[in-house]
Amino acid sequence: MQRGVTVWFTGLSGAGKTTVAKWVEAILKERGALVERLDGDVVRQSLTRDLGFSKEDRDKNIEGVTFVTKLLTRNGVVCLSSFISPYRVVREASRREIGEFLEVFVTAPMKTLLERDVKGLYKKAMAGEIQNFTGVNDPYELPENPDPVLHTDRGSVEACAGQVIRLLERRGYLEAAGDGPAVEAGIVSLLAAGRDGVPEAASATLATGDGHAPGGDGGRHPTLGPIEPHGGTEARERAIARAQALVQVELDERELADLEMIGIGALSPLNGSMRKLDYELVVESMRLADGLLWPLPVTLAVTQEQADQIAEGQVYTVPAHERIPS
Ligand SMILES: Nc1ncnc2c1ncn2[C@@H]1O[C@H](COP(=O)(O)OS(=O)(=O)O)[C@@H](OP(=O)(O)O)[C@H]1O
Ligand SMILES: Nc1ncnc2c1ncn2[C@@H]1O[C@H](COP(=O)(O)OP(=O)(O)O)[C@@H](O)[C@H]1O
Repeated sequence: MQRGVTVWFTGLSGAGKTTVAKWVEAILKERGALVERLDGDVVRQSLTRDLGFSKEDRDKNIEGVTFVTKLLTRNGVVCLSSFISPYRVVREASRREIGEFLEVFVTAPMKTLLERDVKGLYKKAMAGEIQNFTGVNDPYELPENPDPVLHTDRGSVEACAGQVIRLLERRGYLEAAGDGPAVEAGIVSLLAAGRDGVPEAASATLATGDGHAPGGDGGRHPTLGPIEPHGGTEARERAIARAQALVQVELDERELADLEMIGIGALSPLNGSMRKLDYELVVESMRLADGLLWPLPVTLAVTQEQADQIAEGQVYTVPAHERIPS
């Protein structure tokens, strides 16, 4: 069964909670995940229709929603909940109650919100026609450690939704699309290298790198021979056959080393070279899109001609003559 989780979108009215959640919902459905979306506007017309916007009523609203999302979450649903939920302590209580919980802070500057004013509520609140309007005459307490922050004035809806999808993948709630291209490429290239004559010692080192091989020389002795490949011989044959149909990309020494590191998990949670969003965030703020501290970009530099042949996320292989450094 799929692991359930609540993705809690919090932020001011018009920040983009509903818009991003809808995109995430569409992507998740396309990937076959069980998903449910709950939205303040909708829930307030049914489950909590008797509630207003005093602190007490908002707290009751979130309490009711938490009860429902907890049930969905524990039954394997990815629950996308979009509520202003302005009080930190109440959001923390929801996190504790639900357990599998990601807090996504959706934000844009007040200037942008006033320009958007999707429902005309800011205009009314500024004119004093609505009382207790969050961000104008009612408080919003900023999240202290949100999982990601979505700046909807800077990134497109697609990019913001992408940040959430990547987070779900990294936290293990969603299988990565395309089976993790570079990991596969890494395995394929290791296999290709082994088959086409990497010196035996190097080959044995790679093959015994899981620590299973005995011996006072740390399992490096060439006469031990390689162990069964991970996944069995058939998987190896299938991978080799598949590699023949893939686009080949010539890597330099540095990139080949990166590939090996990705393949063995040393650069986890990266499962491929960085995509544009992660690259830009690392250069700008030394963080991946999900907020993880990450000092250096890991990229695959290709010529324009090669780039034209490869789509983002596509699996590639390296030519058989490229060697894994021993
Ligand atoms: N006074 C006041 N303050 C804030 N919001 C107001 C208010 N009055 C009506 N609305 C509309 O109600 C939507 C927010 O409902 P929520 O259930 O998300 O609010 S809360 O979490 O209980 O604070 C919110 O929807 P979104 O714009 O989607 O956030 C508003 O459209
Ligand atoms: N990157 C973005 N992400 C989300 N919404 C955006 C973005 N850029 C512009 N918008 C616009 O901002 C508005 C957000 O409204 P909505 O999703 O209803 O906000 P909320 O649910 O937080 O009240 C929409 O009109 C949407 O088209």
